[in-house]
Amino acid sequence: MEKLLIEGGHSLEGTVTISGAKNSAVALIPAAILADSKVTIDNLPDISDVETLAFLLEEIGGKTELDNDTLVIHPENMFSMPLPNGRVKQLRASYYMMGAMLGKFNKAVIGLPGGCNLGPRPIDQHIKGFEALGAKVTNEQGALYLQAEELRGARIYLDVVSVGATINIMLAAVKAKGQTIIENAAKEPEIIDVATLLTSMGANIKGAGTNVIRIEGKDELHGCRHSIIPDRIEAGTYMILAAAKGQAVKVDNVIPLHLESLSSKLREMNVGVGVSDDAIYIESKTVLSPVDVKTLVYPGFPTDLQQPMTSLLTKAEGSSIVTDTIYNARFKHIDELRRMGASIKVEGRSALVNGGGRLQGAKVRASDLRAGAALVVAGLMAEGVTEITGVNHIDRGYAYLEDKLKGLGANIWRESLNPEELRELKSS
Ligand SMILES: CC(=O)N[C@H]1[C@@H](OP(=O)(O)OP(=O)(O)OC[C@H]2O[C@@H](n3ccc(=O)[nH]c3=O)[C@H](O)[C@@H]2O)O[C@H](CO)[C@@H](O)[C@@H]1O
Ligand SMILES: C=C(OP(=O)(O)O)C(=O)O
Repeated sequence: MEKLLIEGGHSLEGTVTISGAKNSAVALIPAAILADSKVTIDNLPDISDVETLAFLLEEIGGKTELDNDTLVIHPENMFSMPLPNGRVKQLRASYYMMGAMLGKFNKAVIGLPGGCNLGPRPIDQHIKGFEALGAKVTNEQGALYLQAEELRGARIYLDVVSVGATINIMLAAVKAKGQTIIENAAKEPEIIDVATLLTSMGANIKGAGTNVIRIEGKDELHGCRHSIIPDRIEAGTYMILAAAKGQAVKVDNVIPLHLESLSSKLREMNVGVGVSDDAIYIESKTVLSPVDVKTLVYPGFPTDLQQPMTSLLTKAEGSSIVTDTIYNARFKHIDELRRMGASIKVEGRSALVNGGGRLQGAKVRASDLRAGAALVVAGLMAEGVTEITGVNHIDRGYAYLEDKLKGLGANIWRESLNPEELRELKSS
């Protein structure tokens, strides 16, 4: 196991190139199961979630070839093998194996997913969708058993706007008989990306990116080639890092429209934000203004940027309120930020950040992916060295983190944990 070390205080300058979107990649890889011939996915991020999913496809008889940022998937010999536990627990998106395997084989046995621990993350809306399509779903010893004689299109109203349920129902429905309508669907850009891949495979999907998605089932889906959209959360994290410590930073290979909620918040804070077709330019200012932030479904402020944004707000001159309406317990980073000297109080779904103080380097632990990103932001701002454990969480979502940050002038490196640190981590 490793830890990340960051010597704070260095200014960031230059260009950082954003990788393909994690939350697209992790749905596109299972989606390839539905094809009857080779699927090639380009612009894949080099993150552990991608490796885990490629491993799961191999478990069910697929062949995968990963070459730099391109993954070739051969689904011809796949079969419906139970995937009870193990790797499926290492990530959230293993739940997409349910929709994809159900859609292809009419049956699947998959352990309940893992992913960031952000409080309860039920999948009742996924199950509601699978059942509406005709599947029988039972939960036995932590694994879901899904089985259908035949999947039939249905009208499904999501009680909660859910990215995962929207995509999972799309995956199960593209080969079902007849029409499926998903109402109150999520509208995140990654949903459009998945619909684009499925459409290239021959699926008939209308309305992805709006709150009503219509799918006409097709008997066969064929192979295709697809390039993943840029990761708006990785891009947003670098925008926040640049606002914290940047002089002039170009965040390259992005879709600026996907980042409007963050860009406008940063402008409110007095950060300079410029935009071109596929890049965002950040120019930080010495004095940042406090702002209130409320996370919402897309196109609102993304919950996945709430934690790094909270770190940035410790630098603003005054009080900011950060409210997470998607995950009300997504505040595990706050205790760690306090260790670094931040003054933050959590009340219910909100964190009150009293900004303006200086952060100090400390030994801290990333409890989840974006908590890790928040600690990297804080470490770059702090005086002295910050040591971050729980790096496995960060590796789920940030490709070439150290290289990208070093390229901007940060002093960041990795070390193995010593035996005492390993013991401490295991007992905590
Ligand atoms: C792999 C992936 O794409 N992960 C993203 C996805 O997670 P994920 O797909 O898990 O998130 P959802 O959009 O489903 O969750 C949104 C809210 O709905 C609730 N809910 C969800 C499903 C359900 O069946 N029942 C239910 O009550 C959740 O607890 C949460 O409060 O969207 C989240 C919200 O943008 C992001 O933080 C995650 O990065
Ligand atoms: C919560 C996240 O990921 P996951 O849903 O994969 O746990 C995230 O990307 O911030």
